Amino acid sequence: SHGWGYEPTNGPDTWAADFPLANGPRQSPINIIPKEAHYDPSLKALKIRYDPSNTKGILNNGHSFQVDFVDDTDSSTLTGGPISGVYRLKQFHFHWGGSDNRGSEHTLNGIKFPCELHLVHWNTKYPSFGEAAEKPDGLAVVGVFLKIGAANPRLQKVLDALDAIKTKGKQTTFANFDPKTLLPGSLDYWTYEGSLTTPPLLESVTWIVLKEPISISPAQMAKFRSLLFTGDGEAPCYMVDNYRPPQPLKGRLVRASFK
Ligand SMILES: CN[C@@H]1CN(c2cccc(OC)c2)S(=O)(=O)c2sc(S(N)(=O)=O)cc21
Ligand SMILES: [Zn+2]
Repeated sequence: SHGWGYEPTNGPDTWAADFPLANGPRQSPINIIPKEAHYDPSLKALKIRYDPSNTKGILNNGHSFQVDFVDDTDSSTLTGGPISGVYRLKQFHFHWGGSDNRGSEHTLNGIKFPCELHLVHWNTKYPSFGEAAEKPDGLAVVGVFLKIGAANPRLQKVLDALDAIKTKGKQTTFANFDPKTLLPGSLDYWTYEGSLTTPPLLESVTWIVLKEPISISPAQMAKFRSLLFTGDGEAPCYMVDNYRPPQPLKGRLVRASFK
């Protein structure tokens, strides 16, 4: 089991050995305690503009699955909110549990959701994603909680593509998807300075976690859980519990865009 993952032998508690940032001052995710968040009236509204024609493909990367976007122009961007400048959408992916009582990375008053969506953006003041990922203001990730409820029709196109990317390394064409359809009605958010929640755990992420969850049905959750961490020809291991638990706040402020 070489390489980092989410099993006992290579999971979050082992990452510090190869990625010392794991014990850094601004690690993610965190437990969000709404009563301890500070309402900041100077926070702007999020401005999210995505162009579905930028959708490039869908990939099982062995840790999650991600939908990648063409990011060579400012056609799918995040602006406003706690960030300054223009951040381009690179990809979105999810984290989920082996059962409905766990799976999210951020928690609310210690409560885990069954799933969490991450939309990854990079600051165009830097020449590339890779460069931005190394800078303290390089990335902005919008996090959306998913809670068990009615089937979410907005997820169906993504779910229908999963049969083609069951194993690690598989990718398939995926076009004309508007990730804006995955967002809840309210764009109220909490924000704090954090990191990637996977190795290399770079402390370059402005986190923007939406207050309102979106729904996912048990059958749709089962579809996520049918993916494999493992590649073709390897002993199959279901892709579940691909989440890092909350990390120490270490004095950081969590701000709220709403009262
Ligand atoms: C495997 N890690 C994901 C893929 N990426 C990645 C790949 C290579 C290098 C790299 O950093 C230089 C990042 S990524 O930046 O798109 C992100 S963001 C993110 S999360 N959970 O914090 O939102 C997980 C991943
Ligand atoms: Zn993530």
